[in-house]
Amino acid sequence: MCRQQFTAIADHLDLPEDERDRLLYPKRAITVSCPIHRDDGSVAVFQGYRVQHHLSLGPTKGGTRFSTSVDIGEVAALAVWMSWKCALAGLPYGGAKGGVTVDPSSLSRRELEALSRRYMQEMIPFVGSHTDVMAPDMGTNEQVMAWFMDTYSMHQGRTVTEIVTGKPVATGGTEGRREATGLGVVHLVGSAMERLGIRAARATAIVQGFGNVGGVAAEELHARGVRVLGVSDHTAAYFDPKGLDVPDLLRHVAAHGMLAGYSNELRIDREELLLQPCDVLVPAAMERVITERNAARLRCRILAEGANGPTTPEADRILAERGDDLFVIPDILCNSGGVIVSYFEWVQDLQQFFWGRDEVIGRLYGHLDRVFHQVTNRAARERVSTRVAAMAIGVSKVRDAKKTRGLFP
Ligand SMILES: NC(=O)C1=CN([C@@H]2O[C@H](COP(=O)(O)OP(=O)(O)OC[C@H]3O[C@@H](n4cnc5c(N)ncnc54)[C@H](OP(=O)(O)O)[C@@H]3O)[C@@H](O)[C@H]2O)C=CC1
Ligand SMILES: O=C(O)CCC(=O)C(=O)O
Repeated sequence: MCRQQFTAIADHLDLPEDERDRLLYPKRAITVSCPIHRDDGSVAVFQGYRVQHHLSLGPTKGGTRFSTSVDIGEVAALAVWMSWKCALAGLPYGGAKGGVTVDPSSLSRRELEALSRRYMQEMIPFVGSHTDVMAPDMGTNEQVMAWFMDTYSMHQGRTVTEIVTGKPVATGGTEGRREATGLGVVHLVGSAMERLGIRAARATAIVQGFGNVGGVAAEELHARGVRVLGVSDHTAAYFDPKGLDVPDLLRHVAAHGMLAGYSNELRIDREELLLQPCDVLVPAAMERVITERNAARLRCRILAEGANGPTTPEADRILAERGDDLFVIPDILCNSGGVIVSYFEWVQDLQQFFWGRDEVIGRLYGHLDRVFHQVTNRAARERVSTRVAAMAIGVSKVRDAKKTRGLFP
């Protein structure tokens, strides 16, 4: 998917063949084995990865995923997407992504801590606050970031808060990072609704994924008066045409760790949920959920891609044919609130000068507004989709940096 998307953008930008490999191939791809003691005394070994896509604009930046789907290919694609995302947002970073092939829910808290620490320990030779800065992604959270930071700091013999972002505020994190991605998604949905003349009080939404991104997005949509008709996680999907009680669902997940068990009456098939009529559909779980099988049948007006890579290139072609009927907020724009506030956290850590929540969120929304206008203006000017416009901006910025810096003869 990542390569296909890149080729399409390279063709659109008319990039010479000899520049394409330099732009696409990752600078570094690291594979590590992470042995830990299980609670029963046995030893288990998990595979960990980190791909640093390019270092032409500054350190690499990107999340760490703990999931059974993680392999070097998934991590590499996510690292490349991080590069276009950071460049589009105008951040001084290249893209990176990492992960461990593990189901984190199968580990006890002690085992999760051991694995998190071991993964960071193995990565110490390859990361640094001006080399590669990690953050949370699927299956990791603020606590995991605190363990990463602590492990790195123990090795340095001093506290190095700026080595990861997405940490708890108590350990040098910033106000607003935990909710930044979801808030950013909903802020951009607001901009798209304004363009389409949709009023929040009359709007409806469906959210796939109820974790950091999806849970916060659903909560914020509800808070802004949008009726959230459907939500899902890995364990269950619920749909109510009258609107779900999002705060109650969040309480249920806080108590039980999953959506399953909330209601038998409201249950719906997870695939069917995506096809229900609504104004805003937010895929906020994983890759490749909008495919050629369901793209033509989506009944939303706005597709807000909270997840990375939720739409396959085949589905993208089908969506593009629908023209003005469907407004797509592409992933590298839609979920960029997370890395933008990570950048704010890194800057605050480097300066040891911390901002209040209003300042963080105000700057985030201002930043997103500027990028949203750049993308929609370019899409209108070049008569291309918002995805092509967003990627063209991101890829061009990386290309310009590489060209200007030159190549050692
Ligand atoms: N966290 C961040 O700041 C950012 C995240 N992203 C992207 O957003 C997406 C979600 O990440 P994040 O919210 O952090 O991850 P979390 O681990 O916090 O949440 C993931 C959610 O997706 C759900 N899910 C998994 N599989 C399915 C499925 N088959 N159907 C429905 N739901 C499913 C999970 O359910 P369950 O808990 O039951 O497994 C969980 O609710 C990823 O693509 C990530 O790369 C992008 C930018 C920043
Ligand atoms: O906050 C960050 O540094 C990166 C978040 C991330 O992994 C993403 O945007 O996909």
